[in-house]
Amino acid sequence: MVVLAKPAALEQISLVRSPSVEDNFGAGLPVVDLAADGASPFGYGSKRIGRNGDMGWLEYLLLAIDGASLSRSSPAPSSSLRDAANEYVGAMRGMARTVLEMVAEGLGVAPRGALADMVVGDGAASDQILRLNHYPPCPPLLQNLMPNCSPTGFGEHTDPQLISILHSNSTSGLQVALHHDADAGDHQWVTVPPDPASFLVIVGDSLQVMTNGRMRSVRHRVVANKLKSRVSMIYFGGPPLEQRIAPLRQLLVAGVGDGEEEEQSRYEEFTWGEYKKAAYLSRLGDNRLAPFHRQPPPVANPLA
Ligand SMILES: O=C(O)CCC(=O)C(=O)O
Ligand SMILES: [Fe+2]
Repeated sequence: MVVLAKPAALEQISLVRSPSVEDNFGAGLPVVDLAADGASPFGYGSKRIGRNGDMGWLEYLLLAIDGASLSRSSPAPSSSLRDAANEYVGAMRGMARTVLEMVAEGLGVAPRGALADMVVGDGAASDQILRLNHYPPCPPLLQNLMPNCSPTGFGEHTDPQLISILHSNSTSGLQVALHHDADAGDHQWVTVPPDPASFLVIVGDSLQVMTNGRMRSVRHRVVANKLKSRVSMIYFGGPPLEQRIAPLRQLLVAGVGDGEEEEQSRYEEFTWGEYKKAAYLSRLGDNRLAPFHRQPPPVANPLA
């Protein structure tokens, strides 16, 4: 996870300047019917996260992006929010390109656009989402009185895409797990200081695989604030559904001399579409990459 200072140009963007999107929640939007099989996940949702019983103390708008702007079929509460979201999406696409190009460059992968083009390439039918979350305060006194008012704003999880870019108001709540060992379950949670002057870049599961584990997707969660509302906006950058998710070839062969073995992939191959489908069927906190981890090769028996 990396924190980026807000580039001056972004200060003019209306959603960034006044993230008081609370007013827009709920009004006039179709409510996501998570119970219906095959129903669109886009629209307004409250408390239920995903289809498999996860609950959080929040309401949200999940908006589909098609190319460089909100998908025409994606509901938006008002035309002004649609315009503001489109402006925001344009800025996030630019930031996603910059960050993914820097990642490729830092790893010695050419061309620089190898990762960025999957998400924001011209004409790429990539899978992008904009999510606006609103966490009302949850005072301890109410915790047992109001249904679902609980310290869990958004349960722990990793983001499945390549990259997520998060912006929030000045209310704390986001925490990340340090030294995460999914199997041991021994997380040490650290609060991310809220800073409306920054963007937070979160590495997703797909980027972990594409870098063969050099970058790790970070487990994170939101704890509801006792006194203040938290508003966050997250741009999720995923590749086209048919994109093969596997370590970049150049990383596996980098530095391998004649006769030397190249680095092995740590993961079974899958497409983004397959991973997304598996993610929809899982619980929020599941280690979704676990089924795709390759077993380490058996150690040769010296006595054989
Ligand atoms: O609202 C936040 O601060 C984080 C939410 C989150 O992790 C997500 O929507 O994937
Ligand atoms: Fe997340």
